[in-house]
Amino acid sequence: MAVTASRAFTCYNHKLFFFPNTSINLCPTPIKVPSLLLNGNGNGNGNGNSLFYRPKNPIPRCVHSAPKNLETHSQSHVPRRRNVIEILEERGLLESITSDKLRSACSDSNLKVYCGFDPTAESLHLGNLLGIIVLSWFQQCGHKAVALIGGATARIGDPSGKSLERPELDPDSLEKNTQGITNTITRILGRNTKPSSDSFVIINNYDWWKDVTLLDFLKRVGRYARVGTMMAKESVKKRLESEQGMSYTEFTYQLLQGYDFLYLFQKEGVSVQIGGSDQWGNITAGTELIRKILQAEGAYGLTFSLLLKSDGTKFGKSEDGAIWLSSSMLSPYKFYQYFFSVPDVDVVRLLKILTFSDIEEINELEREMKSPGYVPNTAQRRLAEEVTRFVHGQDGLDEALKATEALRPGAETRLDWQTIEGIAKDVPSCSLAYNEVLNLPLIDLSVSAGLLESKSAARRLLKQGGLYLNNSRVDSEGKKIEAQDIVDGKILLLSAGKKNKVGSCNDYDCISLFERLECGFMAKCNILGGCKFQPISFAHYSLREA
Ligand SMILES: Nc1ncnc2c1ncn2[C@@H]1O[C@H](COP(=O)(O)OP(=O)(O)OP(=O)(O)O)[C@@H](O)[C@H]1O
Ligand SMILES: N[C@@H](Cc1ccc(O)cc1)C(=O)O
Repeated sequence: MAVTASRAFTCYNHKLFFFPNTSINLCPTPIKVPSLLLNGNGNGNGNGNSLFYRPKNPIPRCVHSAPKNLETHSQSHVPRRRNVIEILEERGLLESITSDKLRSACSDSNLKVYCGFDPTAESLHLGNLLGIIVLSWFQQCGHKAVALIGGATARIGDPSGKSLERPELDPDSLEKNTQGITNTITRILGRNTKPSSDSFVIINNYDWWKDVTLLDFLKRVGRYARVGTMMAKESVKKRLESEQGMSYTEFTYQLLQGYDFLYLFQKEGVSVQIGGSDQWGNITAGTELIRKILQAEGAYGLTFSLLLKSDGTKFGKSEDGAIWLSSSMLSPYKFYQYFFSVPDVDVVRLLKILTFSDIEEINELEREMKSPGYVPNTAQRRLAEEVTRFVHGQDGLDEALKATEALRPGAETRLDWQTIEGIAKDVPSCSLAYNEVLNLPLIDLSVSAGLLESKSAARRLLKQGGLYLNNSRVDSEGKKIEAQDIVDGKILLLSAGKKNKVGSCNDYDCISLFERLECGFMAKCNILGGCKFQPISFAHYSLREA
């Protein structure tokens, strides 16, 4: 058979891509892509052997409002599903696609789309949330979402965007991380999916890699991979320029991810892979292998821009102060506070990227922000509520709102032990012997607990009306701690608020909690600093022994 291998070029978002000319049929008989069967019994292929599973107890759908912009109405008033690519573009969630044909593929059929996450930490983080959100948009437009846990690839370590080789992970950590990430994805995507629906699955690439031998790999994959093409990938070029260079193991990473795509395309009918822009090289490694090995068309890649911090570095897990999605690593309260504190210049962009709110509503909010009657932080509140609800559910949002109110200097809410206990790990807290606290002048306590640097600073703040005990402003310099100040006989809350600056980061910057401990030893104190999209940093210091 004669094959003409001419190529067409297309330019998208300032990137030049190639894709094979559609008129060329490289394959004598069209490759039939088997469909991903997800039937009622939860077995992907009906014989109980599928790689795919559905959570046994799907999490109930949350009250998160259904996006209004999913359906458009034609003149005959028959609702038409919106193309997911248009939605992603409109919201700033699309950086590149491998071919423009993905647009028509998305409107013509129900696709299966996957995003991979290497289990290199116990929890996913804010950067990873973008992949979940894009998967979710695909789901909402009628496609199927596949979340891949890189149980095999995490053993190798993706060099993309990394200046150093990642440390090797031991099997126990991998197992723990896989469990943590699976729980988070199940929780978030499950909540967003109808209980009866099978529109998302979670798989682990270790399931197919564990049995592949080196000889198999070299024969089945290596033979088709051109070293020149591999070397030209950004992730490789950068590392080769670095002092440390790159190991052969890391160099093969792109082929592992490439083969994953081929495997899923061939065995499960997954035709789209999505990822952050750092994944472009790995994703195209997959589309290239599919074209070469299977001689098939119809596999697409899509990337979105990386979410960056104000210092230009990406939100990631390796960097300090990650915004974790797991509530055991970052409480819903702190998660909420983070979004509540984003600056005005970022809030609209983040509403578009991180929420499913109607785009018109967001544009309206943007207009309101510029008008005189705008109540400061309305947009931030909306952002914080929507993202917290998406990630932690309505319960998590309620917990965050309760804690926010309880910790607001000047708040009228009566403090109770349970609420404070719920947030104790989120604000600087320490334990002191009951007798040490009772009758101690408030000024002295503010210093010995590390709330303020010196007694004079404490006096100054008090005079300015910024020193609070259990959310009530203290005016008297001679104030001593009395028994009734210790809430439920267990705890008290000290805050250095800046003149009731409601909702500012200072609300949680300077709060100390004191817990009575019979033995009277001092615990560690965490001071939370940083906001406004700066990395959150934790300064630890120990208090003296009682
Ligand atoms: N800041 C970010 N913005 C957008 N997407 C991101 C961001 N960080 C990671 N991702 C995406 O999340 C997916 C999984 O990334 P993965 O967890 O393996 O690496 P990582 O979090 O970048 O790790 P590390 O922080 O160790 O570099 C990829 O598609 C990646 O592009
Ligand atoms: N390489 C991706 C994770 C991944 C792993 C395997 C895949 O098939 C896809 C994606 C990352 O580090 O972010």
